[in-house]
Amino acid sequence: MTERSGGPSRRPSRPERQHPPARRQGPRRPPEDDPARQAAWDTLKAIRERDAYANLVLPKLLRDRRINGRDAALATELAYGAARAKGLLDEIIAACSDRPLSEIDGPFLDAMRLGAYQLLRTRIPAHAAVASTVDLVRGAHGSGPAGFVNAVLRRVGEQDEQAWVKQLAPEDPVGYLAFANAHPKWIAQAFADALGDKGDELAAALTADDARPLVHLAARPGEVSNEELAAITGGDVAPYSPYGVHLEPGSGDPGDLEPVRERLAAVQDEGSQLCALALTTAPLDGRDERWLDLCAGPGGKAVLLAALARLQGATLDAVEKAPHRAELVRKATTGLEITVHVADGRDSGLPEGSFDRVLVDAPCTGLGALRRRPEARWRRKPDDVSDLTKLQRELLTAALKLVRPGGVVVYVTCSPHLRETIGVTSDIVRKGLAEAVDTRELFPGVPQLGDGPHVQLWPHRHGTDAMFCQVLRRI
Ligand SMILES: C[S@@+](CC[C@H](N)C(=O)[O-])C[C@H]1O[C@@H](n2cnc3c(N)ncnc32)[C@H](O)[C@@H]1O
Repeated sequence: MTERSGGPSRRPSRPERQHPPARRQGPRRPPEDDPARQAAWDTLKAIRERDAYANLVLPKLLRDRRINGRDAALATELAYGAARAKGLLDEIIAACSDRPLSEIDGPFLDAMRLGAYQLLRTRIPAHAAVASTVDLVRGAHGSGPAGFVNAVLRRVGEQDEQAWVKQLAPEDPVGYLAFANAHPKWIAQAFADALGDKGDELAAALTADDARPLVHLAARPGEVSNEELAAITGGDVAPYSPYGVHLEPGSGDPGDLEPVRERLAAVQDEGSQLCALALTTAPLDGRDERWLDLCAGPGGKAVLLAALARLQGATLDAVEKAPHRAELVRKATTGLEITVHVADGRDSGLPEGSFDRVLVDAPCTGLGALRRRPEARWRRKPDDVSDLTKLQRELLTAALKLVRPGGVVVYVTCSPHLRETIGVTSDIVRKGLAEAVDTRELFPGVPQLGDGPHVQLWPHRHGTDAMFCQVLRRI
């Protein structure tokens, strides 16, 4: 996002240089003055300083400070929105500041992001967006830094987002769409490669990926139907998964919903549900008794699989390398039959050829679930892909040894990056270790699945995360 089609002459004139003082000045205002913005500001700080996850930090902060209702909704909108749009906001702030971003103290930069987000991406009146943000800074750090933040935000507010995009975005199509939809260019390029498009469809994919998603729930099979779950939660029956329910995102934690607390349902993207179901519905000749989830933590798919295994008279084993994540699998599957092994899936010690169905829900970049993790797109780096594809190949190879001849292995990633998806599965097929099954047939009623044999889901086509799924049969 550093490429620009124009030079410094396209920048607006800069605000007066204002030096924040080394020490705090002026009266400190307690956060109760503006609890929503204070919570959003503190969340941005936690993301920047300790690599925190917004969707873990903010709900706790709201709970601890007893922020609810409209304040909680505003805090969520501002914290998640500013985290998601960080790269775009930073480019605009850089164009409005007399100092490089690297020389702006973190808290002031966070405040500018918060203010710029309100100015450019909300209906909050400009004067309120600026004044409320400046007040936060003045309360915590004194009037010098407040003046600096004020000057930059006034400059940001001189034009709307579209005008900034027009002024600052690179001219190449992928770079432009990445900038306009607040994505790093390498991620937009990965989407373009997977879609085979860098025009309207890429624009739709990035726009959908930049929007706040619906909450998806999965009803636990055998316990409650998705119609009943929708009636209890006030949600809608999901279009594709027979266990899915969609809910409007509220300000609260969906983990607090009664059916979730009572383990009748779990929060799970509908695409994830469909991929787990594909493991259970893939056609199989002969024995169908032993199922394995080879990368099981934190247990989302394991819950669905264990509940279906119980209904279909099969057993489920789960392997997870990280002990704390294996513990999460145990907790998530409370009340269901499952054997959890803490082991490396590449060398699990489980008997070769002993399973009939194996799921490899591989560790991946997560580029397909960015809309659910506000800060993730700016944290992931292109170099992550190479390390992960090596591990993905090794796990898939191990899975094909653990499954019996004729048995099925389902390879899943929550990333559409071609190196993590087709790059891994086609290599295995080429080596003659397995044959590809037409996976589209296992996603009944789901439109726009392309030429197969794999399935690639997309937020803009299916309303799901961009999950990849390929069913393989061991030769
Ligand atoms: C994409 S997540 C799986 C999500 C899970 N199936 C669910 O639906 O909740 C991948 C998991 O693989 C685990 N993992 C990473 N390397 C592994 C390995 N070598 N063997 C087994 N598990 C591994 C990670 O700790 C992580 O929990």
